[in-house]
Amino acid sequence: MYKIKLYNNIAPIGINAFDERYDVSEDMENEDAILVRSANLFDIDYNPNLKSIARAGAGVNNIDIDTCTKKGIVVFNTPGANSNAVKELVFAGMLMASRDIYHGIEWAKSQTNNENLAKDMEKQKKQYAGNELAKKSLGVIGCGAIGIQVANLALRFDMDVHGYDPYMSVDAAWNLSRYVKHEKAIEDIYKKCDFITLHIPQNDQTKGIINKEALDMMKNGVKILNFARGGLINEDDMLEALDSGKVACYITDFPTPKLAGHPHVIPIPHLGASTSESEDNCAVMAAKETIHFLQYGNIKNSVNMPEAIMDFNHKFRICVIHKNIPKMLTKITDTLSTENVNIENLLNKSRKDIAYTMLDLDHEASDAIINKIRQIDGVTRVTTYAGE
Ligand SMILES: NC(=O)C1=CN([C@@H]2O[C@H](COP(=O)(O)OP(=O)(O)OC[C@H]3O[C@@H](n4cnc5c(N)ncnc54)[C@H](O)[C@@H]3O)[C@@H](O)[C@H]2O)C=CC1
Ligand SMILES: O=C(O)CCC(=O)C(=O)O
Repeated sequence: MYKIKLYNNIAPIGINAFDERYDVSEDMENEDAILVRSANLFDIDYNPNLKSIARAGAGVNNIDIDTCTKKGIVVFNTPGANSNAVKELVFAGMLMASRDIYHGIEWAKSQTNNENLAKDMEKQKKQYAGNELAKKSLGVIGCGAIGIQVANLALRFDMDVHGYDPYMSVDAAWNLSRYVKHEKAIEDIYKKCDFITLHIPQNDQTKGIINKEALDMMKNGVKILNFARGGLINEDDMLEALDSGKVACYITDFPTPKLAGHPHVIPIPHLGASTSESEDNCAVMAAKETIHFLQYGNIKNSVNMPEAIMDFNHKFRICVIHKNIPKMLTKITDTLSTENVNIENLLNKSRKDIAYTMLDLDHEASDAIINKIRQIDGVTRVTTYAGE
């Protein structure tokens, strides 16, 4: 029986993907795998049996990736599974930033006892007049699953769209409209755009990227949307820019006590991915990644291990996570050859310092030989799988 521990609400359709071979619960101990959304996993005790963590979502800054990699724990996320939900909310945010719908609604809701509402609102509405999105410039920082969708849709709103992403994959580039202007320097986004929207991960390189230096380069009255992560913004610098009017509006899915109450902040309580469609997509993808890994050792959509997928139609499989250094394959296969085991299929993939080797055998290898592989210098983890 595989044991799955849940953190956060994982959509039932994902949990139902686990069949009778799985025990799934929030109180699980000695779990083989974790399914999580935004819960902070930095302080968990890693039980030695833990093999994978699947983030039902995109951002993995709630998971200690370095520790997982050192321990041979495969971390997955669900690329693109919630991008449509975020894109739609970004446009809600952009519309709220350009038309003062937010304060207009607040006023209208306070008028329940006003018999003259029809007349009064015609006087009041000038307070909430705004601008159209058409012809305004939008800078998209990070053209991945979400950024691409935001950029492409903005063109349909007749916006002048600029994209910045020095690490964009070729696959992603195919999906981005050729009418999006390619900016090679982030400073050009800062200088040229009326709206700037962030769609990058939070990591050591991007933490506090929107700071005083960046804000000073921006147009007066710029509107900034942050549906990526709170830590991308230097809070004090943003507060100063909001007070001075440099930033006319900050729309954030990650409000903090310091910024939430500011009159020019539209705070949203991390609702970007909170649609039933996106929760279902993420849960199903996370569950499938976990199942394919626990049952067959296949790795797809990992953020710390190479992609490695091999059909499993032999008697026995050994998967080895090891350092990406010379002679590892020789040492593993030499060890197996001492028992006269035939390797029917082999896949070796690497990602930075880590490598993953899958070996399909014509018969089961003994515990003694598996333990010998475990003892090879540079081997982090060895997992065995019996053919079905
Ligand atoms: N508000 C919410 O509920 C949600 C928030 N997110 C956040 O949005 C982020 C982006 O999500 P996706 O688009 O799905 O991820 P993604 O991985 O598809 O795209 C991220 C893009 O950012 C680019 N990038 C990385 N560092 C960069 C840098 N320094 N400058 C410019 N570009 C850079 C990458 O090359 C990649 O194309 C996630 O990491 C997560 O933090 C994601 C989903 C839901
Ligand atoms: O699970 C959620 O609601 C949060 C989604 C998110 O922030 C992400 O996918 O990065």
